[in-house]
Parts: sequence; C-alpha cells; structure tokens
Amino acid sequence: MADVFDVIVMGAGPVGENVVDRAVRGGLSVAVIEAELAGGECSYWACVPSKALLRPVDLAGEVERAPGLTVGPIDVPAVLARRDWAVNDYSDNGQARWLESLPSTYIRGRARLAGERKVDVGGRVLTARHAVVVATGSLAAIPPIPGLAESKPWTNREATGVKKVPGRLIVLGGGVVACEMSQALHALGATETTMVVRGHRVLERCDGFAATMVADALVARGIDIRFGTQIERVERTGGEVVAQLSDGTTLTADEILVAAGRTIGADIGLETVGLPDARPIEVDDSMRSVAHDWLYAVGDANGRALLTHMGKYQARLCGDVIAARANRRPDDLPSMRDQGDHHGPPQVIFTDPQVATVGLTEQMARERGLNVRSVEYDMSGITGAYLAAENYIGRAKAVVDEDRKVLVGMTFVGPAVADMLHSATIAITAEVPLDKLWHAVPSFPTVSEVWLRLLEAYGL
Ligand SMILES: Cc1cc2nc3c(=O)[nH]c(=O)nc-3n(C[C@H](O)[C@H](O)[C@H](O)COP(=O)(O)OP(=O)(O)OC[C@H]3O[C@@H](n4cnc5c(N)ncnc54)[C@H](O)[C@@H]3O)c2cc1C
Ligand SMILES: NC(=O)c1ccc[n+]([C@@H]2O[C@H](COP(=O)([O-])OP(=O)(O)OC[C@H]3O[C@@H](n4cnc5c(N)ncnc54)[C@H](O)[C@@H]3O)[C@@H](O)[C@H]2O)c1
Repeated sequence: MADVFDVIVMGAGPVGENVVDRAVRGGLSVAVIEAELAGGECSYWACVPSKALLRPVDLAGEVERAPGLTVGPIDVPAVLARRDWAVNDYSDNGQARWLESLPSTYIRGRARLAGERKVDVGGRVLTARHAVVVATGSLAAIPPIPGLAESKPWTNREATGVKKVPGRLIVLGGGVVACEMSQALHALGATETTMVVRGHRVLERCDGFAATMVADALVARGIDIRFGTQIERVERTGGEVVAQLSDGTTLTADEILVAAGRTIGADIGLETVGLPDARPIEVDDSMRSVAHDWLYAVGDANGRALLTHMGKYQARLCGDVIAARANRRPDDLPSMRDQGDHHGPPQVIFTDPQVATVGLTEQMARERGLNVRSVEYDMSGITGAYLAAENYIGRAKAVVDEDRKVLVGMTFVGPAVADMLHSATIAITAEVPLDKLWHAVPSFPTVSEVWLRLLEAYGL
C-alpha cells in the first residue's frame, strides 16, 4: 500500500505547493509529483526572474524623474547576477526540503492521469483515496506560423533566463509578457526592439486608457510597436531571424520572443478520464472538476486566472475543502468557495508606468448587466504625485455600481502604484459602500489622495 495516498498533487508550482500545505494541515497524507523544479514556472522562468530584471529598470525611471539625481548606465551583468540569485541558481533544493518537512512525499518525475484516482509516474502507479489535484500550470503557446517553431524562438524561459541580451529583438504579442519583457530587455541592451501586435492595442484585458499609456511609454523609450500586424513567416539563417509581416515589410533580428499566451493541460492524461486534452479543466467554486468528484484543478490548470496569487488562493481553499470532505467536516464555509475570481482578480503589470487593476473594467461590468458609472482622475495634480516625481504621469479610474453604490472596478496607472492596489481590492471584495469609503481618509501628501479625488469627482 506504499503508493496509496489520501491526496495526489500533480505539479509543485506555487499553486500545487499550497494545496499540499493545506491538505497536510488538514491531517491528510499527500504525494506531490514534479517534472522539473518545485516552485514552478513562476519561481524560475516567470514572475520572479522577470521582476528581478524589471526592478532596476523601474528604479532608473524613478531616478530620471527626480531632479538632482542622475541615472548611470545599468550594470547588466550585476542585474543578471541578481536574477540568478532570485531564482536560487535554478535549484529547488530548498523547496523540496520544505515539502518533505511538512511532511509530504515529494516525487520527481512526470505525472499522467491513468484513470480514476490513478496517477502514473514513469510506470509507477499511485492511487489517491480522496483526491487527485491537477496543478500542472501552463506552457508558452507557439502559434502555427510557418517557420516559427523551427526558428528556435525564445519563450518566457529564454527571455527571463537571458545570459546575453540580444541587440535586436522581435516580440510577437502585445500582452503582459510582451510588454514587461520588451521593457526589461530593451533597457538592458535590446536597443532595436520591435513588438508585433495583431490587434490595435496592447494589454487587451485592461481598460483602454491603461493600454494606451503603457504603449505610449514603451514607444517613448524607443520600442517600435507595429499594431494591426501579423507575422506570416519566420526563418532563421545563421545567427539571424527574419520575419515577414502582413504589411509586406520584413524584420531582421538576433532573437524572436513569442509571448502569445499559454497552452494548458497538454499531455497529462486527461483523455484517460474522458476529458479533452490541452484544455483547462472546468471546475466549480471549490475547485472540484465538474466531471469527476475526485478530481480537482487549481492555478493555470483551470484557466480561471493565470496569476500566481489567484492560483495560490484557489489552492488554499482547495486543500481545505479536500480535507473537510475527507474528514466529513462541513465543506462549505465561506472561506472554502472562490469569490475572488468572480469579483475580478487583482493584477499588477510591472511596466513603467505600472498598471494596477482589480475588479471589472467598465466594459466588463456592462457586459454583466451592471448599471455602472465611471469616474477618472489625472493623478499628476495630486500633491503626493508631483512631489514624488517631476512630470508625473498617472491616471486612475473607478467603476461604481450605481444600484448598490459600491466600487466594482479600479485601475491605477502610474509609477509605483503597485502597492496602492490592495486598498482597492479590499474595498471591492468587502463591498464597502461609497459613503463609508468617504471616511477612509488618505494621508497627505501621498499618491493615495487619488481616492479622495475620485470620490469627489463622483459627487461626494
Ligand atoms: C514571464 C511571466 C511573468 C509572470 N509574472 C507574473 C507576475 O508578476 N505575477 C503573477 O501573479 N503572475 C505572473 N505570471 C503568471 C504565473 O507565472 C502563473 O500564473 C503561475 O506560475 C501559475 O502557477 P501554477 O502553479 O499554476 O503553474 P506553474 O508555475 O506553471 O507550475 C506548474 C508546475 O507543474 C509542473 N508540471 C507540469 N506538468 C507536470 C506533470 N505532467 N507532472 C509533474 N509536474 C508537472 C511544472 O514543472 C511546474 O513546476 C507570469 C507568467 C509569465 C510567463
Ligand atoms: N505581472 C503579471 O501579473 C503577469 C506578467 C506576465 C504574465 N502574466 C500572465 O501570464 C499569462 C500569459 O501572458 P501572455 O502575455 O503570454 O498572454 P496574454 O494573453 O496576456 O497576451 C497574449 C498576446 O498574444 C497575442 N496573440 C495570441 N495568439 C497570437 C497569434 N496567433 N498571433 C499573434 N498574436 C497572438 C494576443 O493578441 C495578446 O496580445 C497572462 O494571463 C498574464 O496575465 C501576468
């Protein structure tokens, strides 16, 4: 019976790790299987290294806006060395020790579902008494453009793990990875960076004004953005990549970075339990599959929100629910159902300016049938903002549900707005009425005074 566990978790990314932690706390025996490194894409090839590369770029922008200070050239080897430190030199020994100390059983190998409650790891079949949790994350999607796959394109892995910054870089996509990594690599030496964006804006899921501000800032830094353009063919010849564009022009570069979204659920044995391959697993608000009562999916694997913090939130409630169900305790406490994804997840995009957004955009709210009114405020007029930076550029937009007089969406765009976001997340999640928010007085002179200005603009 050595290979029978209460719970089997496939994937030890940040999300899988949190399921393990909560299920063990709930008194269950847990095996967790990891194909690469415990800590997942986020720790080694996504959130952590990208933010390590962006931080000096961000700071350089802040210094530029502070009269009396001068930005020196960025010491690229030092930045890359700090990135290597941040990813623990691509070693997961610490994470593996932590998983074992919980205690859980950490198994290195590639897991595949093998029928009901069964998971195959290189021929060894494990059985789950209560639950199998899929936390296998996602991989960079490579669009079927002729010649692209053969041209050794960079994905988030090569971009975040960069050893030698290419002088000329083509970036396919206009989403979050494309904007963040174009900004970082351009500042670190990719002086000729061209983003090829098929639509007419970047950051499609954000409010339009935020997308425009980010695109304008990237262009002002010298990044070339080709909107409404597709890459039709790619060829690598010698050390160069040549891309033919739909507008008839050609781009030549040292590398091409593909940032075209993610592939979810490929080759994990979903077909053995009657589910379609390469698709997110549809779950209910307890993260249980709508198809099988023993199967759960969390994080990128369920496609609800491709964000580490949201996956970890789902993981906490999933581990608790599984433990409650296994121990025949109430499994429907308020903390055991996903509400955060329905409100609209918080997200910070670490470009300069940063975009910090939570809840619904005005358009999303209207599509949900809400009767909303929006107010916007130019943050450059706030004392805290113009003291923080010369020529401060920033804007905020609040979306108010007129029937309930509560906030349903908030977007801040500007330097260093990341840490302002949680105030909005609390207001939206707790559905704080606007006339109560009026009494939450922001300190002077901080950029947070935008809260007061927005409420005044609304009419309070
Ligand atoms: C460049 C980039 C930057 C990002 N920055 C941010 C950010 O700043 N903030 C944010 O919130 N989100 C960010 N994201 C998104 C974030 O990385 C993901 O949402 C997050 O990693 C999801 O966590 P996860 O545990 O679900 O999946 P992953 O982190 O992908 O982990 C899944 C794990 O499962 C393992 N695995 C896969 N298949 C198997 C198998 N068959 N058997 C065993 N193990 C398997 C993988 O090896 C991996 O370790 C970024 C993404 C990218 C690409
Ligand atoms: N700071 C953060 O929170 C952060 C940072 C990076 C990534 N992420 C998350 O990781 C996920 C992946 O990021 P991403 O930027 O790869 O995806 P994305 O969905 O944000 O953007 C994908 C981009 O690729 C384009 N695209 C897709 N298919 C294409 C095709 N065939 N041809 C041309 N263009 C195509 C889309 O139009 C879009 O511009 C996202 O959900 C994102 O939110 C978060």
